[in-house]
Amino acid sequence: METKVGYFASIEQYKPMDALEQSVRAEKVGFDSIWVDDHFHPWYHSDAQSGQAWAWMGATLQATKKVFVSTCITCPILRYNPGVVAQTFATLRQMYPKRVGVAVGAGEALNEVPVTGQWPSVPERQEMTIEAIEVMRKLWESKTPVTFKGKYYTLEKAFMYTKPEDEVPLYFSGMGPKGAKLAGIHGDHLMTVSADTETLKNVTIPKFEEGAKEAGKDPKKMEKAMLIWYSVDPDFEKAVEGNRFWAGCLVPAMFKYRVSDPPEVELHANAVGSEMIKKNFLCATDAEGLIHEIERFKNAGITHFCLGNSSPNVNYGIDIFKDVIPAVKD
Ligand SMILES: C[C@H](OP(=O)(O)OC[C@@H](O)[C@@H](O)[C@@H](O)CN1c2cc(O)ccc2Cc2c1[nH]c(=O)[nH]c2=O)C(=O)N[C@@H](CCC(=O)N[C@@H](CCC(=O)O)C(=O)O)C(=O)O
Ligand SMILES: CCCCCC(=O)CC
Repeated sequence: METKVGYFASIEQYKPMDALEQSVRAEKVGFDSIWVDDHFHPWYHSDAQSGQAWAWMGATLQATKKVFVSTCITCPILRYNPGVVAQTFATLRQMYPKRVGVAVGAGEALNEVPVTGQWPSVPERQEMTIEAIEVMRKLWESKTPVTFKGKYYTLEKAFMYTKPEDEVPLYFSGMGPKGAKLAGIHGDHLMTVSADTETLKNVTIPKFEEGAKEAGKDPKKMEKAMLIWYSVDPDFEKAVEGNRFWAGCLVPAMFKYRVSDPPEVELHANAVGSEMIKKNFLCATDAEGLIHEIERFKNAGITHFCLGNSSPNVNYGIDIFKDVIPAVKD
């Protein structure tokens, strides 16, 4: 499968219009895709943003010419109703044929707790995600009104009038082994996030492939996409610190407990050692360094990179990919 290089334009790290301008620049440099975080609260507090992803996607699809655009990722189970998620992405894909995707996953307390007060266990949220996908696909596929009574969601003679020519490709996020297997069973493609290469090679991707095979799909035809942050600067330590905004994601407690307060996440993020940042994110001083880092993850089985730019000089962090993209494409 060909390697794809995508740009993750964060609207919690940057103002929405700045992220849009980065995306226009990234398309000109040759990135294959644009990915956007779908958040209510951000992963950091100081100087953070939290734009609404779907509103941003509409503007970015219009401002770019041909690049594929998807969320990375949308949680379709609590603050969003899955029927409305299905409608949003069907509308965007009808307006911009072949250019729109959606990635889904079981959510984060940061986004669901502040506006719903709810935070079910991981297994329950995974079960809800699977049922949400069932609802979305019924609405996308059905030629007649749908009535459905599930454990979590109900459809009552619901019909989607605005449909794209073909179905919206659905990336399913799996971070743990069970999540990865569910991604293989229920997703069109895998989405995962910064992990060490051993875990990707020995757990995440095999579990995803196992799930896909069980569901009668050919995993070779399915993308293995991963969100990973990078920071490039001639001063290596400056590059490492550039990734600090996302260090809260490296603290497992952020996923296990009901943490929804960005100042609290920031405290944890600031306590993460620079060695952890170097190990889990891409830190480089030049194009060669980035190529080396991307190759490491290609060898672990990643086929589609969603690269979050945390470089101190953001435009330099985009333009350097003129040299990186041709080198990492097969
Ligand atoms: C927590 C793990 O669950 P999993 O289903 O594998 O992954 C969850 C993630 O997909 C979501 O949190 C996702 O919403 C996060 N996310 C995101 C993910 C991604 O891959 C790329 C980009 C993004 C950006 C983004 C996200 N979310 C948003 O809302 N918005 C965004 O923009 C996990 O570890 N699962 C394990 C099982 C864990 C478990 O059940 N633990 C139990 C205890 C188990 C025991 O005692 O043995 C517990 O914690 O209670 C697994 O194997 O699946
Ligand atoms: C371990 C990181 C999970 C995803 C974090 C996130 O929401 C990034 C936008």
